[in-house]
Amino acid sequence: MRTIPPSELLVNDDGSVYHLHLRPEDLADTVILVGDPGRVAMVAAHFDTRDKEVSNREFHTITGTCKGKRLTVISTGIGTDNIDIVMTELDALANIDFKTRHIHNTLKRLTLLRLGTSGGLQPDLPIGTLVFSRTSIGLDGLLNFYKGRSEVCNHDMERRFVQETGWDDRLAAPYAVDADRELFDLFRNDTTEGITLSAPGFYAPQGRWIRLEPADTDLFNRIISFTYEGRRVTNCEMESSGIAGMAAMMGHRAGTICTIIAQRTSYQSDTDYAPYIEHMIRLALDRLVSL
Ligand SMILES: O=P(O)(O)O[C@H]1O[C@H](CO)[C@@H](O)[C@H]1O
Ligand SMILES: O=c1cc[nH]c(=O)[nH]1
Repeated sequence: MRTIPPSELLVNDDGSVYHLHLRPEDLADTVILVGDPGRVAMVAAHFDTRDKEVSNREFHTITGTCKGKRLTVISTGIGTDNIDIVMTELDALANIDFKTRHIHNTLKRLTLLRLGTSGGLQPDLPIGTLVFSRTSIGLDGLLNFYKGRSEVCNHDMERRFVQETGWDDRLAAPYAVDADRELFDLFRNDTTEGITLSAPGFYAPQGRWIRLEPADTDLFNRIISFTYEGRRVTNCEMESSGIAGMAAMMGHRAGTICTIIAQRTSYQSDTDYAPYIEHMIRLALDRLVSL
């Protein structure tokens, strides 16, 4: 049996995992992931009890109960580099014995739902729309570092995306991965289903031009025109592909719902979006407590 060395899985002196500062008993089986540390309190405001609250760097966590269901809400910060850390450490908390450093014989399956913000890429998706990322296309390359990547990705969709967008081979190879089907079904009547791009940046990687011009100013027009089996690219954010992909490889169920807060085709945005987020949180909690 493989013993995972201390240099690979770092455990703090208090028995907590390196970045998240959580011990195995601090984690619920159902986890809400948010990018913004400030959003953790918005979710936890709906909890009836709280048994753990901890912060380290951008990772702020509260575990408690909501209508009798034990839940954890955690902030990931921005980007799939953080998702690599959060997903690996959440899985370690669930599935590794920190004393023996062995993987448990019976693996736990976590339920992971990201509640985020995103930019809308189609004119009929106004600010405030809730999009469920039925498929995410990662432009960040994270999954390509993992051996299990091929088993969880849609290669046909990846090939078509690369071909039809004229993808520059100096960029990371895009990976296409589905959210968990059961979670998609749980939210399909209350959200717009989408293909979501996860970009490795907010500006040029999402086609924005402030002072530095993107290398290919037409790329996002070609992305917006891309369709796969009648489905189109709906929105752009920075984490859903890593969450869906790592969860699929690890045997967890995961999905992402994002509120659109910037409309890229009409050039509008709303930075005062808390009421939309509150609506998304209430919807998510209502469905998750019934699981
Ligand atoms: O609002 P969050 O959940 O952070 O999500 C989106 O907002 C951030 C960029 O502003 C990125 O993390 C992006 O994915
Ligand atoms: O356009 C947007 C809005 C929020 N988050 C993103 O990543 N992109």
